[in-house]
Amino acid sequence: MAFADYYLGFDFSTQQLKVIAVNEHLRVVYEDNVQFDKDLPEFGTHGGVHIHTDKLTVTSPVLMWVKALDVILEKMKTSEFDFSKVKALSGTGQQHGSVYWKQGAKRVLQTLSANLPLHSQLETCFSISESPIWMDSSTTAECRHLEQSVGGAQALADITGSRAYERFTGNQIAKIYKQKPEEYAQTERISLVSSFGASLFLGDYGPIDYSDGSGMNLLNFRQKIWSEECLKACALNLNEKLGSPVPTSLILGPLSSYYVQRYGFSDDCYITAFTGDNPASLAGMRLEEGDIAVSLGTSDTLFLWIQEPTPALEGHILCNPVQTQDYMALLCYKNGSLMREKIRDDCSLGSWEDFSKVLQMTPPGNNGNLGFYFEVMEITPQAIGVHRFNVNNQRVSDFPKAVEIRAIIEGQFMAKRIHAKHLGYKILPQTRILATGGGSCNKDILQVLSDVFNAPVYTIATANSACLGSAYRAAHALAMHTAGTSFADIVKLAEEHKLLVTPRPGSDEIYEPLLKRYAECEAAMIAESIKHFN
Ligand SMILES: Nc1ncnc2c1ncn2[C@@H]1O[C@H](COP(=O)(O)OP(=O)(O)O)[C@@H](O)[C@H]1O
Ligand SMILES: O=C(CO)[C@@H](O)[C@H](O)COP(=O)(O)O
Repeated sequence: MAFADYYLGFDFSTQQLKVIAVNEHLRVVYEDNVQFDKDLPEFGTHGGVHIHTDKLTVTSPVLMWVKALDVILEKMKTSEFDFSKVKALSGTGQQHGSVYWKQGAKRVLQTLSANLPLHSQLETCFSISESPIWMDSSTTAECRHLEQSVGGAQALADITGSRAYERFTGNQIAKIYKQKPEEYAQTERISLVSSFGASLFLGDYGPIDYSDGSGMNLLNFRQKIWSEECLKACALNLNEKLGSPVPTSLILGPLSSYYVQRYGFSDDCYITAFTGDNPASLAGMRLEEGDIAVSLGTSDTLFLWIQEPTPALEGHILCNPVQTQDYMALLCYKNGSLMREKIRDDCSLGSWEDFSKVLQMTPPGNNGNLGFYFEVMEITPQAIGVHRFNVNNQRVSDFPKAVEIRAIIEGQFMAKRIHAKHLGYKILPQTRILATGGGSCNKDILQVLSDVFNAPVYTIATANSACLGSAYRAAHALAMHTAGTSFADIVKLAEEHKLLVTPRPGSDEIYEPLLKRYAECEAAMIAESIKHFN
């Protein structure tokens, strides 16, 4: 059967650019990706990023993202994807990263020649060629300055939904303003990775949406306008360089004629505002209040749909991407998939299958052994290094390999459960955990997640929920615009969530006391880290 309409979602994530197309029944009809390290080796990235010699500064080449779009569209063309059926598209990007468009770039975007790839035309359009990204932790001084300027960390959280975080865009811009004043002066527009993606498709500057905008330490998250005092504390003339933020479900306009002429898109294809990958995942997983989403991507994140925001010194409040008056609470862990990969490789396990076998063979609770694994400075808690504790809470320098594998997975999930509780989240009998991201393909990892939370784990049709959510959001914006249809109504068409694992009997008895011990060891470890750094 031939389908009439397609909706596209793109995801400019940390390690790759992904695309998903759904038909009018919201079934996935096309899925592909371009891996930055493997497919674009000329940019010399590892895991899609450049870690600088200070080990704190982390950037990605902006032109790599542009070239990845050229490559993925060419791949779709080669697979005879029918671009003419696409009614609307949207997209998403890793959160917090920033792109600096040079004076004159808008004109180039507006006059793209369909005979040439994007990257050759946009080569000279960026005043900063290496975009700071979410893994960066080099802006501690800027964070303290911003908090002091508005009356402290909690005051900043009350305005923007988060205390100052190194990766948040306002602090990154402040660093560039201080350290690269000429480049800052030459910048006519600053985009997030998400609104940069929208700009490429629009052939003009795409606005920042409320949801991703609330990950900048700059947006008044309740009023949904830039906070004048935050802008002023970060850089001069920031208001005009950012443009006005817009609702996440806004239709920005038709697709640039570049794509119509070069790829055969219809000139009636519309673009919905792009947003951050975690908000887009919330849409893709069709999260409902009471659910808890756990994303196991490059970063690990945990997020909830909330109505009553209580900004605190731990975690973030973001504007909800599908319901403008609601919010989402988010926790982010830097030591996610790459840390698991490192332990897998350090334990000489060649594959995820071997890693899984170890999880299957080792007992839940790991005989009381606990571990904290932070290759890079963690966000929650702010700590670094590997810290192992035996059953008597004594520090040990190493674990046997099998114990190590279970310790990292149990530790990562115990941390999430403890921190979710700090956010006010309670596990109820009806709690569903919705898992996504690359690591959610691994059922044995999800079994540990289910056991630690004592709740069932569900997944959706693809691990690329941010991409899928973008395709849904594109379909929704069009339906809302023409018929006032709600997002909940649109996604009724989507496939049911799939129950993947349930907690093993007795999990609660094992993990209740262990969670208490984990929290105590975490507190001890933080106290030691503070002593060490002072
Ligand atoms: N079977 C698996 N078990 C555990 N982790 C996996 C598995 N397959 C992929 N991954 C992890 O998924 C990560 C990529 O996740 P993904 O969500 O695609 O990342 P991002 O969107 O941040 O680019 C990889 O770094 C890899 O470690
Ligand atoms: O910093 C955060 C959220 O605050 C990260 O979650 C980024 O949004 C990166 O996402 P992935 O590429 O890991 O999905």
